[in-house]
Amino acid sequence: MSAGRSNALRLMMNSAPKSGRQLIFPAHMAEIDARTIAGGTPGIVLMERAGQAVVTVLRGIWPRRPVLILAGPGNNGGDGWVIARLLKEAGWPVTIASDWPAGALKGDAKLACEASGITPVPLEEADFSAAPLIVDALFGAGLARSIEGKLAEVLRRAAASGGPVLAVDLPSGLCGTRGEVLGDSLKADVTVTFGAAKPGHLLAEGRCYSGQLHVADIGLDLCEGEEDALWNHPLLWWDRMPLPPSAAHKYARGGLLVVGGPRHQGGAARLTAKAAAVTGAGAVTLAVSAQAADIYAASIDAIMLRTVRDESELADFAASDKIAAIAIGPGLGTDEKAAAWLGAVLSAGKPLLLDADALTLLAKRAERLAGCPEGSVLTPHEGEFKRLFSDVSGSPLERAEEAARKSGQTVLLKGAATVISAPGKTPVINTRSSPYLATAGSGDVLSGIIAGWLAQGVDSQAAAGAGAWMHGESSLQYGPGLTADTLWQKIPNALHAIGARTDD
Ligand SMILES: NC(=O)C1=CN([C@@H]2O[C@H](COP(=O)(O)OP(=O)(O)OC[C@H]3O[C@@H](n4cnc5c(N)ncnc54)[C@H](OP(=O)(O)O)[C@@H]3O)[C@@H](O)[C@H]2O)[C@H](O)CC1
Ligand SMILES: [K+]
Repeated sequence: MSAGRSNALRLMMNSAPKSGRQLIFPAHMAEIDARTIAGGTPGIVLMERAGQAVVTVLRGIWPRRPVLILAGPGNNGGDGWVIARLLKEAGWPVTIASDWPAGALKGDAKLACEASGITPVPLEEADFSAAPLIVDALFGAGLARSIEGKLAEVLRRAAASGGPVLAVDLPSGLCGTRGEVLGDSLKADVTVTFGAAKPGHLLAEGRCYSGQLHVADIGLDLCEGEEDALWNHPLLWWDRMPLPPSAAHKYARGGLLVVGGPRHQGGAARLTAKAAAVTGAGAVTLAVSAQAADIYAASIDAIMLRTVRDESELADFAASDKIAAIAIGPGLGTDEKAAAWLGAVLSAGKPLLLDADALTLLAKRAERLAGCPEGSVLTPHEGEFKRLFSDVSGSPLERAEEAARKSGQTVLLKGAATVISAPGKTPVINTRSSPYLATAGSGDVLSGIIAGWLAQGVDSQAAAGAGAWMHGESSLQYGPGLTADTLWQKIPNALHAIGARTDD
């Protein structure tokens, strides 16, 4: 690709709005809703647009069939009444089950209910026997407590019916802030939400309960930059990735030092080194002790090997001009020698990728965390996180933010949804991944991708965001049969997928 074309592609991607990746907490969305209404758009107009958006998605997926709408006492129920009216007008067979008829409703929901001309059946009498298409409009952003008793029972009957489920805004019972199920919920095949997705759609059980997520634009007054979190995508960091200049020598493309460990753990650091090289770090060197060198040398191909006698030799090499960033942790070990080697690279002042055993060692000596060079990335899984930040609690989003604040570094908390938080920056949630990534060594590859970007001078937040996305994209491209040994082979596909190409 020519420089001109790649720059044009880059400009095009940069100018694309990041707003599609905004994540807004439900309570914040209620403020945006109120602001939009105060700005001159009546609430009933928003509700009408919300109902219309759901019907458009619904009719795009399912042909005409019996629909059973479960409608709640608030505006989520109001959306349900609009949907019922629109489907009825289109000639669909619609039943609405609700314990809140017009007399029990207020405001826009009452107007929507009255306009439908439909009389509801009580929830207890909802007939699921024909496995109708279920529209879940019981509770959305206003969920205030656990779903219990009769309400939980109706959700259980709905789930048992086998009918497909479309959730309006959020599956009822799913917390839009934290993604946890409060009491009970109903797994949706499709969720249509309004204005922006909510963190709860992605976190914890949210991804599984929300199914295929559609974000409908209903004209809410949502500003760029007011998001509570961002949904990971190349649009968030693509403009911070370097394109290699045509005449660059290998060290100009990023010298990375990967620190190895004992003989029996050699695979992990090799996977990290290989993934970093494929990601584009021009010169990747594995530093190991003489006792382990033959094991590492056996299969590192394009990776350079350097034997170091002790921590002081390692510190000298780490501080040399050839090294732009350092990855340490995979296969490092947790003994005294590993601790000394960690100390040596901490003193080099280069951005660090800290994973696995390095995190375990840091947890034992918390004061060392404060000594991490600025621009480093920590990639704990839940267990490592608990050891390292034992006093930090809350949702994954809250915990990653607090850990980033305490450590002053970018923290990537691995989980069902991975959260990336950099101090003072909006946190990013990554859901690009495949279940096949749950395999030994997969985290070492992630470390390599992130370290590969750090070595190329990419800032820690972008490196972590790109790492999580590319790791997931590689796994999706790989599909079944994935092993960490060969996952690196799909990293070029992930690079192509984000549009990163050379100038040539
Ligand atoms: N800006 C937008 O995104 C728009 C959203 N719309 C829709 O409106 C809902 C939010 O509506 P809201 O009325 O604020 O809240 P809900 O309808 O979700 O629920 C509130 C009522 O539910 C009761 N509640 C809450 N939790 C429970 C529970 N566990 N068990 C029983 N009852 C519960 C609550 O009762 P309280 O006693 O707590 O007051 C309320 O009665 C949003 O999700 C969208 O679907 C607009 O239509 C368009 C703009
Ligand atoms: K709902």
